[in-house]
Amino acid sequence: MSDALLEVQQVTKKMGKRDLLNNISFELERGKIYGFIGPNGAGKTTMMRIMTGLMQPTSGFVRIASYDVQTDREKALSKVGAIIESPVFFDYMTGRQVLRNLSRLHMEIKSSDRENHIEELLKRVGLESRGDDKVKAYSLGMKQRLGIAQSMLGSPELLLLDEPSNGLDPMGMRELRDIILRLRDSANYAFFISSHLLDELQQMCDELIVIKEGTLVWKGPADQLVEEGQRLEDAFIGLMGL
Ligand SMILES: Nc1ncnc2c1ncn2[C@@H]1O[C@H](COP(=O)(O)OP(=O)(O)OP(=O)(O)O)[C@@H](O)[C@H]1O
Repeated sequence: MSDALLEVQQVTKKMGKRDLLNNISFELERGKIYGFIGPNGAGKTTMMRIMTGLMQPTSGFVRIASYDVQTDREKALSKVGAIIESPVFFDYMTGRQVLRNLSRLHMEIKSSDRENHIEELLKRVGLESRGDDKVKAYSLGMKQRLGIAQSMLGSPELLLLDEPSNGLDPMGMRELRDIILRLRDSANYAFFISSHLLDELQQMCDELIVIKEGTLVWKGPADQLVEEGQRLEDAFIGLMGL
């Protein structure tokens, strides 16, 4: 049996006559940051929806910590936090209240541990001094970081982030990147990040998974795809055959 944290095996998704995903397989390990890239419409969001049980594959399977996402959904998903669409918050609440409310959906968090857990999450995303401010006073970068804290409720081991840096200014991007790198190094989290911001991904990814028109075209260590001194953007465009 594989000891991968997440295993995608021969996943195909058909919609009518179209193959949105075609026989995709890859594995994710703990403590690594994976960049998931591909042109618009390549199937990235579809793949992430299947990985989080929001959509069923036509064939193939996804296992998380060896639990099948379709048949052992609850156990499988307890290991994963995800932001697939931008996080939506009630912005009249404080960051702490948002996390407190959402934490009640996590049966595995004991009520006696709840406040400590929330405090720890606020610290991990650098919001400890702003936890009692209303979300409407947050910058976009702070909202994104609150989204990361939300996805870490219940202590998952893998975070799936769809376009987390979109719309952030350079400062916000750097803050988010530093938090992701710190979480990988200090807590052995794995990250699976879909983004078109290739310069940003290049600065944090250990591994890359590239798809095009629903087909896997490359997977492996980032430094095997991108030569020393090369930009990921150029390697990517080369892979696309452009
Ligand atoms: N529910 C659906 N029904 C039919 N086609 C769909 C559905 N969802 C997605 N598609 C199609 O599947 C393809 C892959 O879409 P997907 O959103 O997964 O791509 P993506 O790689 O995330 O794109 P982007 O980078 O633009 O976000 C697209 O051609 C899209 O039009």
